[in-house]
Parts: sequence; structure tokens; C-alpha cells
Amino acid sequence: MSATIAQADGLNGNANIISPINMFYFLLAPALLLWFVYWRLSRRHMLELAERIPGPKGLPLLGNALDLVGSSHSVFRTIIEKGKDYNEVIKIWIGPKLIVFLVDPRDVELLLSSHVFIDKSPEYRFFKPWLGNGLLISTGHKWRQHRKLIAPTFHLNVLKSFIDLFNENSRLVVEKMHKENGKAFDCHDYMSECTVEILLETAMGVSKKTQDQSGYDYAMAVMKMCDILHLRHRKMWLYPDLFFNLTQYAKKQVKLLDTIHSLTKKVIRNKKAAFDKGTRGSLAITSIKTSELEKPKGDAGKTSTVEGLSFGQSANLKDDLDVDENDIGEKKRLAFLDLLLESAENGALISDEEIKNQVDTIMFEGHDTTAAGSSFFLSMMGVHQHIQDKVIQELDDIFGDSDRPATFQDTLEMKYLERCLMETLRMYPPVPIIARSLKQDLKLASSDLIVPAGATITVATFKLHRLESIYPNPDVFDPDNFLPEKQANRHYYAFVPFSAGPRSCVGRKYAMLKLKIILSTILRNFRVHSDLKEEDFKLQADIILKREEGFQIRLEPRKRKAKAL
Ligand code: HEM
Repeated sequence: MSATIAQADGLNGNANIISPINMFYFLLAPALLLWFVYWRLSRRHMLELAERIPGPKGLPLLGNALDLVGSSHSVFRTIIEKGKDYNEVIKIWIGPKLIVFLVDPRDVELLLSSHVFIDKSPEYRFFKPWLGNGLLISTGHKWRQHRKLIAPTFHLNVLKSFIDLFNENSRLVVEKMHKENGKAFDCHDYMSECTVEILLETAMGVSKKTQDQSGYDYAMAVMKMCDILHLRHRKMWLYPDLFFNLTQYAKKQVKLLDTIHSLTKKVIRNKKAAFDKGTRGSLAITSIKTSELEKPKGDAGKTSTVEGLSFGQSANLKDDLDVDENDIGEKKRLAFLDLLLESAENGALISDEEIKNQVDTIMFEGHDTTAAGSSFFLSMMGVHQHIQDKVIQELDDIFGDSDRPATFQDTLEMKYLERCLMETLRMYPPVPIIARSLKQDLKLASSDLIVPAGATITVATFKLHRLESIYPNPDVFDPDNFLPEKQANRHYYAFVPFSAGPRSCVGRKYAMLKLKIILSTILRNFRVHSDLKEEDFKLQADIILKREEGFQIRLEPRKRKAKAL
């Protein structure tokens, strides 16, 4: 009898013993089936709500994943094309992952102004080996605690103390650019280098005088790390660490991070030693003209809402950077790192590792964004000569033929240049998408739709900034979109290049001030030309919006007119 069973079961020898491997396979199938049923049931709520959200059709299982295959520019074009039919909210599926794009300013306000929906989407984990738990990716109590500590270090009075450095580095970049006289070249390389140099000084207090080879290596490593992160976002097969770690990029990343972290650690060590010896902030900026710390004319000295400088967002939007100007005390002369170390010495709850994470975060966030923004601005000047004429006229009215450095007051008078900068950030927002992970359902303001918990929810800044219902002729570069009366009549959340609300960009004021000084210095010395028209630009959006062909411009040294009397 038992022999019969053994034969029937295909087993040799003892008929009642099933080998562990067979048992494993025997149980695996129902276990997988159970897991799949549970997984489907647990997602039922999500699937039901997602079903009602409009979006382009996808394939079974893959969803819209194939739209993300191809060159960076073709992916960008496909997404923009497919999004054309949707003006409020769009859904796509990347395999099992639901991504919802918000486009209506009312919904954008709901998300960005919230203190609940502050968790970053899982894709931000690629930054983790570099930035640890820095401000960009941290969440919850830690983020709140550190944001409170960091926001005041970007106070306007601190920023004014950086103006000499901004000027010095702007003059240097102009000197370097002279060698490109008349030739077409990619201005992003120059903007990138200049931005990292300025950050090394203002964020870490590492001045050119004290900088050795490690400063240069650091700057190069930051730029190359950004390239690897961009690449990883673009190539879906590099998403899992398992595959990424097998590539040459992973090996490169280890080396680059070693260079980056070694310098951050070294600088922190030196500065701490200086603190212990009582020479606080010894590597920090020392050349500050007290005139730069004066309040601009017309400022009653009560708040930092300086008349005439928008700082990159709608006039009535306020965040934690808009605080009392007087509430900064003695801190104004120190670099960002010195201020953090000082806070730690004074009992703030931040460890050395966390300080390193925050400095690395500032170096990343402050670099690529500003380099892209300034490169798009120069491209726009090259394409729109009649607009450039007006900017140049404004600069000549302010500076005449003088070579003097720009003051804070000058930046307040660069009203047309500022409008051009805002229009550049509208049409070419360096951060074209802001993504959050949704931990609870979000009922939209623009419709009855509900975005389910578990989705990645994003603000599609690029699309929002080009809505015809908000910006007539949205694809035309028109700085008058930022005339005060036009801004006053628009939804505040219709322009969010720096995000907005509690997780807005802490570097927003820093970026606007620095950009005005660098760009005005370039246009005081050169006229910019572009051989390509705007419609020839091949846009690519990895993490940062860029031009695939590079930011090709030509420069012509220009004669300045004497200041009008
Ligand atoms: C044109 C230049 C810039 C643009 C367009 C820009 C844009 C943005 C945007 C859209 C965010 C939100 C990102 C998100 O939620 O995923 C952000 C966050 C941030 N930015 Fe900027 N940024 C610029 C320059 C800077 C600079 C110069 C610094 C520092 C020196 C900086 C530091 C940061 C930090 C630390 C965060 C994270 C804030 C938080 O989560 O609390 N940014 N930026």
C-alpha cells in the first residue's frame, strides 16, 4: 500500500516523508496567493479613489512606466504632451506606484501650506548617503527642530553681510568669462563653479585664502555627485540599490562622498577647535562693510519685508524667513556653519553628524538650483534682445560707467532685472516638481476628488507656471507678468519656484540676492547673445530642470554709458 502512495506522489523511499524543499514549494504558492490577495485588498481604498482621478491610459501592470524610457529630453516632452489635456489634477501609475500631479493653485496651497503633509517621497532616499538626515529629506520632529534652528541663519541681515563676497565672486566669474569672447559656450559651467565657490565661503566659511586643493576637489566632487544623482533619477533600472551598487557609478559615488565628507568633517573639526580656543568663527568671513548691514531707505526697521524686493514669491506669501529684522543680534557676521556650531555650543540639540548633514544639504540645494536659474536667465537675455536692452538700461541708470560693486540698495533698484528673474523662474523653474509622500487621504479644493494615502503627490511647478488661465500667453517670456498689479490679482500659489509654506526653500532670499548681484555684474560687462531660439531648447528634467544641449550663449564685451544725471 505504502509503495503505491510513494509511486503516486513521485517520492522515493519513505512514502510519508516530503523533502523540505518540496514542502517549501508546496507552501510557497498559496502563501504568494494569500499575500497577493491581502495586498490587493489593502490597496482597494487606494485603487478606488485613484480610479476617479483623471490621467493618461497605461498598460496593465506597467502603467505609464514606458513613458519614462528614453532620453531625458524625450521623457520630458512626452510628459508635457500627455499632460496637455489635464488642467487640474493628473494621475499616472509607474507599475504599482501611484503618482498624482497637482496643477490647480488651490490644491497646491492645500498641500504646501499644510503642517501635516510634510513627508518627502521615497525617491529622496538617493540623497541619503550624501545628505544623511539633512533638512531636505528629514521629517517630523527632527525636521521641525532643525528648521527652527536653520531658518534664522538665512536672515536678511546675515545675507547682507555676504554682499562683498557675492561681488568679489561675480567679478571673478566675469574675468574668467572674458576668455570666451565671441565664442558659443555653456555658461552653466561658469555659474556652477561660481556658486560652489560662494557656498564654500558663505555656508562653510572656507574662504579662498584658506582654501587649499581640498576646496577645489570638494567643488568638483559636489558637481559630479549632482551628475550621478541626476543620472540615477533618469535611469529606472538604477533605482534599486542592488543594481546601482553593481555599477561604476556606485564606486564613483563612494570616492566622491569621501572627498565631500572629508572636507566637511575637517572644517567642522577646525572650527570646533577654534571655538574651544575662543577664536570663534576664525575661518569665517571677515571683510564686512558695515554699510551693507544698514537698513535700506524707507524701511521702518521693523520687519524684513523690504519694499521692492520680492525674494522669489508672491508678495503676500509669508514663511518663517519673514521674521523681525532686528531679531538677529550678533549672529550677522558668521557663515552658516559657524552659526550652527554656535547654537550647538549654546545648548541647541544638534550633534556634529547632524551639523555635517545640514552643511552638506545646503551645499547641494544651494548649488545646482542657482546654477540652473542663472543659466536660464542668461539664455533668456540672449534670446530676447529687446528685453536685455531694458535690463542694461536699468543697470546703466544705476551704475553709469562705474565699476563699483553693487550694494544692497542697488539690488532694490534692479526692479526690471528682478522681474526678468521671476519670469525666468516661472517659465524655467529649476525645481520642476516637488514631491511628497501622502500618509493620509487629501481631499482636493478644486474638485470632489480625494488623493489616497500611499500615493506620491507632487506639485507640477512647470505646468502650474504655464497655465493659460493664469498666465495669458504662458509660453511667451514676458517680465511684465510680475508687475505688482498683475501679481496682486493672481492666486499666491500660482508661482512657487521656491515651494512655499512650512517646507519652503530656506535659501530663497539668499538665492535672489546672490543672483541679482552675479547677473547684474555679468550684464554690466557683457551683452549676451544666443544662436538658438527658445523653441530650439531641449529641456530635460531630472531633479533640476536643464537644457540637454547645454546653456549655449555668446558674450560680447560692452561699453557702458555714463550715469544719467
Ligand atoms: C534659484 C535657486 C533655488 C531654487 C529654485 C530653490 C528651490 C527649492 C525648492 C522648490 C525647495 C523645496 C524642495 C522640495 O520640497 O522637494 C527647496 C528646498 C530647500 N532649499 Fe532651495 N532653491 C534654491 C536655492 C537654494 C539655496 C541657495 C539654498 C541654500 C543656500 C537652498 C536651500 C534649500 C534647503 C535647505 C531646502 C530644504 C528646506 C526644507 O525642507 O525645510 N536653496 N528649494
